[in-house]
Parts: sequence; structure tokens; C-alpha cells
Amino acid sequence: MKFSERLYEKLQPIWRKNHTHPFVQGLGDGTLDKEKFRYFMIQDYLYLIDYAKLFAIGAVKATDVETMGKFAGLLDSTLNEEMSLHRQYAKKFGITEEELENAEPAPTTLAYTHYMLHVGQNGTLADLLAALLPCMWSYWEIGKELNEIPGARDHEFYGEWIQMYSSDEFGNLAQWCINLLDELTDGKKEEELEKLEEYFLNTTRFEYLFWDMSYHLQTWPKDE
Ligand SMILES: Cc1ncc(CN)c(N)n1
Repeated sequence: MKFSERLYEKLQPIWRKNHTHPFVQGLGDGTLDKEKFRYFMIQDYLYLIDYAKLFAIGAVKATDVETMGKFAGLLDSTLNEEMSLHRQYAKKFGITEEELENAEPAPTTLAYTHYMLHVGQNGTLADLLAALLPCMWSYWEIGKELNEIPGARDHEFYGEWIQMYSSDEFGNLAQWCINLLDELTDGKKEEELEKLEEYFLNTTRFEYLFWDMSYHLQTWPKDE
């Protein structure tokens, strides 16, 4: 069994929790409170600034030019395609560029991105991939599932989000990362696979926490 199949099977219950989170459900049926989506967009923009750096680290850790080039492409598409969706939504929601750039990461955003950067900087290329993969893979799965809901992809606010994450372009990038992780883990010892599984599990949990943070508009404690 490929390592990605093992991850997929083992973590299904946690993935289902993400799919059924009220934030995700609200995106699909169009009932999500716009204030929550506005908050999510700002936090996600900050998240993606750090997430993009993981691809730069991937290029540094890659051992051949083709893989380096792929990571460079992932960095480019995050900064210029995925984040351009956020910039468009920002305009739609009256979020200024200044507000976007100067926003402060909420506790969960900071914890999630710093965890991935720590694993990425200190670990192997397989460690980095295991930590960054739930982000791409779970959004692709959620995008595809929401895309099946009649009318969801044409919703005036949330349709473009669903179109982006259910797209073949986004899916191909996620699939490339899945395939590379499978290649790198082929024939690896159980001990090594368990460590990778833990990284993957932790960032899958962070995905849930990110939806929950956005749903509840998480802030740092007041009256500091
Ligand atoms: C928190 C989070 N997770 C995943 C993705 C998809 N790249 C995202 N934009 N934000």
C-alpha cells in the first residue's frame, strides 16, 4: 500500500470532522456569515505568506533540478494564483491592502504556520511534505465535495472559493506532492513512517482548528 493510501485510510475520521465543520458546511450551502469569511480571508492570507515559504524550503532540500523547479512553481502559484483569489475577495469585502498586510496572526494561525516551518526547516524533504500536505490535499477534497452541491460553485460570495479548490489545476499540484511523498517513503522503515504520520496528523488537526478559529473569530486575550 502506498504511504498516501495509508494516511488517507487512517485519518478519514479526522478528515470527516473537517468536512462537517459548520464553517465548511456554510461555505457549501451559502449560509456562512460574511464576517466569518472576511476574518478567514485575512488570516488565510497571513497563513499563505508563511506556507509559500515551505515551497522555497522544498526547493532548497530537493536533490534534483526537476523537483526544485516544481517547488518553485508551487511557490509561484501560491503567491500569484491562490493569494490573488484572496486579494480579489479582499476587494469584494472592503478589506484594504494595508489591512491585509498589517493584520496580526491569530493564535491558531501562528501556531500552525510555525509548526510547519519548524518541521520544514529542521527535517527532511519527506518531513516537509508530510507537514504541508494536509493543507493542499484537504482543501482539494473539500473543494470537490462542495462543488457537487447544486449551485454552490455559482454562489455570489463563496462560488469562486469552491471553483479554485475543486479545480484540476489545484488538484494536480496536490497530486504532485502526494506522489513525491509516496516516492520518498517507498521502502522506508516503520519508525520513519510513524514520524511522518505524526506530522501529517498534527497539521490535519491544525486544519480543523483553523476552520474553528475562523468560525469563532478567535482573538488573543484582551486587556493585555
Ligand atoms: C489554512 C489553509 N489550509 C489550506 C489551504 C490551501 N492551500 C489554505 N489556503 N489555508
